[in-house]
Amino acid sequence: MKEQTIPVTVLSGTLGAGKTTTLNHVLRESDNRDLAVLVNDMGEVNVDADLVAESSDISADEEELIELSNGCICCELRGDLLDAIGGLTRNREFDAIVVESTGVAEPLPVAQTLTLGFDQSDLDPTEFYEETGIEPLEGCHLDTTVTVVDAHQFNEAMQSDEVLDDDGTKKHLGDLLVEQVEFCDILLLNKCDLVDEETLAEIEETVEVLQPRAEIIRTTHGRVDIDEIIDTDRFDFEEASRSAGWMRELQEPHESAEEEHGVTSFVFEARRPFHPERFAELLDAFPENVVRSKGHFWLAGREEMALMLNVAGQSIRVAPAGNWIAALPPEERDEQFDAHPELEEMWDDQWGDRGSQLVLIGTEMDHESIREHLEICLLTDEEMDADWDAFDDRFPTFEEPEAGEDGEPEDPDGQEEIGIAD
Ligand SMILES: Nc1nc2c(ncn2[C@@H]2O[C@H](COP(=O)(O)OP(=O)(O)OP(=O)(O)O)[C@@H](O)[C@H]2O)c(=O)[nH]1
Repeated sequence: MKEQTIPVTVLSGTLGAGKTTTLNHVLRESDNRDLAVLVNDMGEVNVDADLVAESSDISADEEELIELSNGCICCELRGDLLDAIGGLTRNREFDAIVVESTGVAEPLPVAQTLTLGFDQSDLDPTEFYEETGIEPLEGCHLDTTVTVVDAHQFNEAMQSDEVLDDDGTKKHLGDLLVEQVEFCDILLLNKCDLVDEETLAEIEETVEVLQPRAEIIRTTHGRVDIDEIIDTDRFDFEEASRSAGWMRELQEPHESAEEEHGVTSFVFEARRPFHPERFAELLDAFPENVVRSKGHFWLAGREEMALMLNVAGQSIRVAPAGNWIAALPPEERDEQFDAHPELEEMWDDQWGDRGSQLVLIGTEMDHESIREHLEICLLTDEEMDADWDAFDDRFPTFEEPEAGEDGEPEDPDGQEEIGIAD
């Protein structure tokens, strides 16, 4: 039963946020607990594991410290993660296990690996285990996901277009930070010593918009009460997957009125396309109090592919979001209809499923004014009859998926998002 197995805490956070510092603090404070740690490092030499070994009495010789080097546990080392944790728990009982991810790791796939074993493979889990020889995770359970945020770098990182390389996969620092914030049970707002109270309050406001479910704890040098992050029984995969503010809004759409700190949200929907020039202009000067926006949209002239808008703070990015079902060959379209009966209801005789659905979350937002701004970007009746390909379109172009693909490029580089507001 879940309660009787060993609780696993996963620490995520961008490079230098303070994960190792937090881990060392936990080890120092855990005299009465028998902990095992697993440290993942992208490089060949696991610097973080060395730091942990140096500053605590935990050691690899005692099989308490496992190093996973040369890759990332959110992608190519997923199997190794299961294997390593399985190995840890096979021979010894621990009170808890703490996993320190690399700074480029996305917490969602790590959590998936730990909860479902393995699920993003074409193989079903049974086949996967048979073929790889990896044992399903037994004897422990994912208990708490913690994201360590560097308060000093937060605003800069949110706006950053810096591209990080996760073993071939390109990730924008800003996107990664948002993903780490959006998927966690506990958020440690670290390096509070370097930031004034006003800035801290602002960051907290933003973080609460991105992730209303997590508990935010201010820390300096990772000094947190360890009961807050070890054996808390907080993790719930379903809840964590739905906990991002924008996702909650999409699943339970409501025009939220005033909430805490003036945070409100709404969904904008439209069944005619955006004018590429007007919409690009709006994104260039997007209302500052929209803290988060995410969703797909229809751009006039792009009748094959839906685009994805991803706004987080000052960062605005556009990425491909797959083919419109209406653009698929008839047999595939039929398959989609069989799989998604709800399509029938929203299907337009002329345009099929094409349309836009954007979640907007922000502080002190004037919903009516933002709605109007978005509506002005939609094609007018006259423009609906014009030649859409003649419109000035400076949105990035993305390679169209082969017929029969769903638009999710297999090569992650193909998903590289490009800011249009540069
Ligand atoms: N001023 C200040 N410095 C801190 C704090 N927490 C950590 N640091 C310093 O920030 C630097 C990075 O901390 P780490 O704990 O190594 O960060 P990390 O997240 O493990 O970094 P990577 O493993 O490289 O991803 C170190 O020099 C720490 O001493 C803090 O609260 N305040």
